[in-house]
Formats: sequence, structure tokens, C-alpha cells
Amino acid sequence: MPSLVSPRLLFLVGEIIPLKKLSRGSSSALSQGSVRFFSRVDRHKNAPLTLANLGFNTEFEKTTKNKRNKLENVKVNYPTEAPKSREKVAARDKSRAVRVKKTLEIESAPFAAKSFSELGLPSPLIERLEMEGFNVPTDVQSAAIPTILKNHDVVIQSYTGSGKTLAYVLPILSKVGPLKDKSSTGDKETGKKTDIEAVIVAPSRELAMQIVREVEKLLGPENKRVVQQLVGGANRSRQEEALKKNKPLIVVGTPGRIAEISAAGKLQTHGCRFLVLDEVDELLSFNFRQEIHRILEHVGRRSGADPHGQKNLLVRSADRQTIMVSATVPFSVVRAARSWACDPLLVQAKSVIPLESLTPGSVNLSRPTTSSNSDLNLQHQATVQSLPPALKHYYCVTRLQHKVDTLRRCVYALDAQSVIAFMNHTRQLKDAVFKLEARGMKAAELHGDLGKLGRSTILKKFKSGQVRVLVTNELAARGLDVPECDLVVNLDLPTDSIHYAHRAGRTGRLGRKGTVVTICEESEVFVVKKLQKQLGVPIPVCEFTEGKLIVTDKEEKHAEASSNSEHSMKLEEEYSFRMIQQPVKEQRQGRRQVPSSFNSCSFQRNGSPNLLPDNIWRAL
Ligand SMILES: Nc1ncnc2c1ncn2[C@@H]1O[C@H](COP(=O)(O)OP(=O)(O)OP(=O)(O)O)[C@@H](O)[C@H]1O
Repeated sequence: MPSLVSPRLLFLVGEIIPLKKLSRGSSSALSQGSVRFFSRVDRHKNAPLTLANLGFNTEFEKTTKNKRNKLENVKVNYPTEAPKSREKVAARDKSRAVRVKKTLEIESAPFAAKSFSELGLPSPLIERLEMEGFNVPTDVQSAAIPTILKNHDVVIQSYTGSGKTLAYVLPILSKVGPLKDKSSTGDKETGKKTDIEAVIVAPSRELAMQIVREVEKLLGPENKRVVQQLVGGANRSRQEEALKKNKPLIVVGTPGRIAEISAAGKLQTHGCRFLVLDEVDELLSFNFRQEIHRILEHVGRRSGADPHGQKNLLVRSADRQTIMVSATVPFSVVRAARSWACDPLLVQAKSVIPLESLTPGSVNLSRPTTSSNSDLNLQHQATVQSLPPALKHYYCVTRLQHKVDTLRRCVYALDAQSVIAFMNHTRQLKDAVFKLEARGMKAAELHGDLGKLGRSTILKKFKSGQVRVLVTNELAARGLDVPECDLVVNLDLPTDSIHYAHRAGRTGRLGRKGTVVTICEESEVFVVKKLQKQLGVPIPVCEFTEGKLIVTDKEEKHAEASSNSEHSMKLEEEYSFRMIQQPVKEQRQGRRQVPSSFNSCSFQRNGSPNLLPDNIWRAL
């Protein structure tokens, strides 16, 4: 059936809803066109976010005579003409177009490339990839690499363990360093060859160090100095000396340390071509607000620009290529990307669409939610497609004092060899390790109270199999890649579905099998039910009997019992599932206001934000 909507209308949808009118769950700003847009989303509940699935594809194809994508079920189209908003910006400030962007020819973008050579990477890099055993790109890499190579600012969203790191590292290495495409004009653009050309920011030392290792692996031992880590907890003067001596082209670090060294004038990033914010939703949270603000304002800013001039701010954002990455993309990230990036695109495993066509309600809902609560919807949207499809989820009900014992039985029942158990408080975490060890299970603790060396030693032991159960907190929830990890256990409940998704994603990496078990008290079962609804995955109740995991049919019984329990009702009241906004009131004169996307969202207990108990991120 021919669609009623023309491709032009797609952008009308983006344009007739003025951005300022959009609020969470707002329907008043929606025009007729946008209503049609949503109804189309409903019809494709289980499909990925593509224009095809939004109902625009057929018409678009007919009118623009675009070729079909190679993949039958993947239809992605791309604007051939610039949206009006873009034209307006260009007219307002012509100097903004410092970085020339080519329109992506979507027909030529392989969404499931069979080899890295199809993606336009230079041959020295492909050779290195083959040497390291990377032969076939993942879906998200197939979509992201050509898009970044065409100079687009992007938000990369794909489920945990799907290879997002290489999705941005490879296009950077194609343009920066010894493996780059020799025809690259980068050096002329950036001026001095000794300038930092790429800054990669990650929210934890562990993740930053992991990224450094991934880049070093590709560069090879002879080129290790091209990349340098700048993480908190390590000697700052040594890092500054290394910067001076080695003149790295790529730095990877935590926001605090990068901002600190940059403020001291020891890190020259004005000519920087790439800024990557890995785990962007975490980086935009309240904890990192100031540091990230500084980084966004300084990286890729040409020297000589007036830091207080509005005009120069625009030039600044266009100078660098901004890449934002996460498995979970709440709408706050979409807003931040619109604010800090230049015409950003949302890159998912099988689709590339302009971010400006997204509204809070238009993010793909792969599974319907029955809740009418718009906050819940937003939380749901943020976690859609964040979990590897093969992961299995269960929950098990026990008393508080039996949790560790249940964990032990769970490990034996599943015969798990590499387990990450998450808790919320350091003291209880230490007790759990003590109990496990006392019962003969090799366990270790990983949390922010440990020094940098202690943390990396424990991680090494866990990765090498010397430690079977790693008991940790949110420190290890994001980005940590231990491919062997076959079981994740929530000994304490995560604060929200986003935290659940990242914890769960430590297992089942890159198509491997993985199980997630949440061990909770009866009064907490309603939380698991809500997580299940938000994540759109079944989480059946189970027991561990006679060394086996048994899925019981007591689900309803538990739900009933917990909802009747007085304590549980009180808890539910307290643990109100409301996303809270921590307003940021910062507007220094002459400086750009921190966008509202710097608000952090979390569930709330007693009306106060449920901040991470150990305040681990502050230790950066
Ligand atoms: N094309 C590939 N072929 C084989 N292995 C790959 C490929 N791409 C990535 N990997 C490996 O897959 C694992 C997961 O990759 P990565 O850590 O980048 O996932 P991610 O999507 O960033 O996960 P998270 O969201 O948890 O941070 C890593 O061990 C990485 O080396």
C-alpha cells in the first residue's frame, strides 16, 4: 500500500515540532504529521528503529528512486537534501562549516559487511585487524565505520558487548597515526603534527585502560606511544611528563584527569579532530557535569578563538567530530548531542537516521509498555535494545541473610566459571567476599576504595580465572569486557533499568551465552517486575534445588504475596519509580549554559536521589 507520507514530510515531522515545545511525554506539540508518525511506530513493535519500520520507507524509495539495501530486511534511507534547520544554521553562521560533511550515500553503506575491507578502512589497519583475529565486522561496526569516515557526528547505540569500541576506534585510526589512510588530509587541517588528534573519554579508569589496550593492540608494539592514558588515581606529573616526551596523538582518560591536565595547560587539544564520549549517558550525569563541560568547550577549539563569543562557540563545535556511544541512550543524550554535535546521526546496528527526526516518543519501542506513566516510557526507551538478545534472566527470592548462600548455590547450579556479583555497599560487599571464601569459593572484591594498582591486579586475576566470583559495585557495571564471564548476579537491586542493563551486559558478550540472576527479598519482587516491564524481557522466578536451576511457577504467588505485604507497600511508596530531574542552574556570564541534558535520572528513595552509595565516580 503506498504511504501517505513523502520523504520531505519526514523532515517536516522533524521541523514542525519546535524543539523547545518538546517535553517528556508531551503530546501538545505534536502535529498531525507526528501523530501519524507514532501510529506507524506502533505497527512495528518488534522491529529495529529504521525509517522502514517507521512507515516511511516505501514512499521514500519510490519517490527518490533509491536502491534497495543489500539486506532484504534492512531498509535504510537517508536525507538527500539538507533539512531546513541545517540551512538556517548555515545562513546564521557560515563560518560554522569548518568541517565539510559529505552526504552519506546510504545505498553504499554495508549494514552487514562481510569483511573490514568493505568499510573503506586503509590496508595497514586491515592487516593489523587480521593479525589480531578480527576478520568480520559486527553489525554496529558495519553501520558506524562508514558513517564516521564520512565525517558525521554520531551517537552510536547498540547492545552491550556488540563491539562499539572498535566501531569508533577504527575510523579514528584510519585518519590518525601510523595506520592511517595516507591520502588523509588531517595533518594540514590540524596544523601542528604534535597536537592531540583524538580525545576519548570514559567514566571509569578500568574502561579507559581497556580502551587504551584495544588501541595499542591495533597499533602494534612499535607504535604504543601514539596513545596515552590519562586516568585518575595515577601519578599526574608522570602523565604530564609522558605527554611532553611521547607526544601522543590519541589520549584516553577519565573526565576528571583530562579536565585537570587540560586546565593546567599541559594538554593541547585545540586542534583535536575527534572527541569520543564513551558511556555518554553516564558522562552526562551530574557527577561529571563540570569536567565534561570543560572538555566539550575546549576539545577541538581552534586557538585564538574568543571563549566568550557566541560565534566562536559555533565554530568550536563544528571543528571536531563528536562521537557519543552507549548501550543506553535516554532522550537527555539526544538533546545533548543536538546541543554539542553538528547535525548528529543516530547509528544503530541496522539503521542510520538523523537525530533531529527523533522526538521523546519516537524512539523505537520494540516492545509495548502497558504503563501510562511517561517517565516509565522514557526509562523504557533508554534501555530498548540495550541487552544482548541471547541473555537469560531470572530472579530468585530469599531472605537477606541467605543471599550469599543463594549466590553460591546459583554458581554451582549453573556451573558458572566466571561470575560478577553486584552489590550496592562496600561493607556488605566485603562481608560477601569473606563468606564466599570461608565456604571455599575463590572470590575477590572490586570497588572504589581500592587503589589503582589493587583494582587492576584483581581484574587481572579475575580475567585469568584465578578468581571465580568478583564481587563489585557500579564500578564494574559499564564497559568492562571479560568475554569469559558467564553469569551476572544482582545481590542488591540495581537503581534502575539502565543500571540493570549495564550490569547484565557484562555477560553474554558478542553472542556468547550468559545468564543474569537477581537475588532479592520478597518485599523487592515488585522492583524486579518493574524492571522486567521497562526492559521488555521476561524475568521468571527460579529456585536452586539439588544443584539445579528450577524455574518455578510461583511467580504470581510471589507477586501477590509481595504486594500484600505491608512492608512491601511501604517500600514501594518510598522507592517510588519516578525519574527525577536534578536541575542544573549554572550559567556563568558569557559562557554557554550547560544543557538540560546534564540532568541525571535515577530512581528515588525518600525524595532524595539514590546516588551510588560508594560515590565511586568521585574517586576519579
Ligand atoms: N569484529 C569483531 N570480531 C571479533 N571480536 C570483536 C569484534 N569487535 C569487537 N570484538 C570483541 O568483542 C568484545 C566486546 O566489544 P566491546 O567491548 O567493544 O563491546 P561494547 O559494545 O562496547 O560493550 P559495552 O556496551 O558493554 O561497553 C571485545 O572483546 C572485542 O574485542
